[in-house]
Amino acid sequence: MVDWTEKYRPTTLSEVRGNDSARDDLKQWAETWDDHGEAVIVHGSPGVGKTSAAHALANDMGWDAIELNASDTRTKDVIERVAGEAAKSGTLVGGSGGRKLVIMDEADNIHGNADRGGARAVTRLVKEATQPMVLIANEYYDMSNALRNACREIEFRDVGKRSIIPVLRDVCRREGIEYEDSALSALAQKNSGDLRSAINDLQALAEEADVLTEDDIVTGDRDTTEGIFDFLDDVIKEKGAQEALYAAYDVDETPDDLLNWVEDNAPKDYSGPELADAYGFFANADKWLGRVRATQDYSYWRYATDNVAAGVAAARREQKGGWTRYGPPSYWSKLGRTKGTRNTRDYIARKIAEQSGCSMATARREVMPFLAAMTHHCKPRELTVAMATAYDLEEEHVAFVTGSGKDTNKVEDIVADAEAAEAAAAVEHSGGAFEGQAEASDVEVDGTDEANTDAPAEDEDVFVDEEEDTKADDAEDDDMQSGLDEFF
Ligand SMILES: Nc1ncnc2c1ncn2[C@@H]1O[C@H](COP(=O)(O)OP(=O)(O)OP(=O)(O)O)[C@@H](O)[C@H]1O
Repeated sequence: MVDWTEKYRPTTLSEVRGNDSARDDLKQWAETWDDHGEAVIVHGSPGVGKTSAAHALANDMGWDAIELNASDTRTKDVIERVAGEAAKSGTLVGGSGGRKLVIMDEADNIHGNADRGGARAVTRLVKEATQPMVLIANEYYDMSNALRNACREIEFRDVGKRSIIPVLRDVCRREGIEYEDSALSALAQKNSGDLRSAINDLQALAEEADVLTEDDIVTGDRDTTEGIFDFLDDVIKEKGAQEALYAAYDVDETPDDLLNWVEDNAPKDYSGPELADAYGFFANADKWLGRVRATQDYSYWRYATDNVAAGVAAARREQKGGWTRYGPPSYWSKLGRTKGTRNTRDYIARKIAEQSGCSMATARREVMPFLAAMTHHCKPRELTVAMATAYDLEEEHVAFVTGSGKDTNKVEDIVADAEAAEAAAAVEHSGGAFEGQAEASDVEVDGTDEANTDAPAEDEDVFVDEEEDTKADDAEDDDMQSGLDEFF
């Protein structure tokens, strides 16, 4: 399922709605950049089109865009090295040789980091940059005085109901959805100001209803509290996207906990492509939760919930019946509490990162969950052996990923086979003929390849492993996702 907010992200400034004068200011800033050479801070609430406008601007100007995430730049060294290179010489993106628009997301969150030199480094960078820079922020006044003074300022206001409705109408037309005008109006009203959220709601609704009516749009809080197990049934088995989303509002859990619960239990009923889709939504939810942690802006919570509830329900491809033993996310709550567990997790992530050329964060967040799902309880065996071979894993690591007991013969045998396969590969590599080598060495671990290909496109992945590792442990503890519920 494609995320409509991505599918309908404006590609040119004229498609950015509701902030005409801000949009014009931005355009004017870019067109006169050669004369003034100043960076600009674009600020406003979440989901009003700041990031989209920056990318649309680059597109309109024929500039390459380089996106950096300020809250991931933990040290001033990283900011200087990565952003500095990009802004000063544009070496991060090859090719056209034209201007590069450096877009720095979450620029209001720099000084909140452990390394307070970060804000100063950005300020210096902003002053020295020889490429245009857009700094995106929610809270203008959370930014240091020096940084604010060094930049121009453009405010994006909340998108008014009158601007939201035409966007929703346009999406409906392009998706072939019938609607009552009053339904779109209610949807716009309910998501006051936040277009991302309005589009998310529309998508959740459209998953279920053939015709959108005003009655479909529930406004206000309901006072029932739904139990978590009923909620799991709703999301995983029974309800469509919209109802699952509303059910999420009635559960008395934080989005972090909801994610853990659903993520831990979905693999019991989902498999194949639907599980892969569900993991995509978990990864998105995790990204939003990461932003909440980094910025303390809790308005991002709703986007996490959209993914966990509506996304996962929409990922379901076939009817689910019967009763499933859902369990609490014990794995998650315990993971990261002990240093040993964290070390094991990070060891595996490092191996994956080394092999695939992705960052450790990507390995943890995007590759490991796939590996875990694909080798749950060491099945299929060949794939598990192939994984152990590819990443050179020991017993405790295989046990960790597959959710199997460490001491089982199964894991021991798998590692033995992996070692044999490695030895065989070494012999072959050195020119010797080795008959009968383990078949497993031929099996490819697809998830890794995919993550590898995608990795460079991720803004966070611009940064190299060491820096990723310096992130606060607390933030990391929630990072890893998999279905390893029986490890503990
Ligand atoms: N003004 C707008 N015009 C058209 N679409 C918009 C607008 N604002 C938001 N959207 C839709 O919402 C999505 C998210 O917008 P975007 O990421 O630009 O918001 P943002 O203001 O940068 O939010 P955040 O601060 O959370 O990053 C877009 O992909 C687009 O689908």
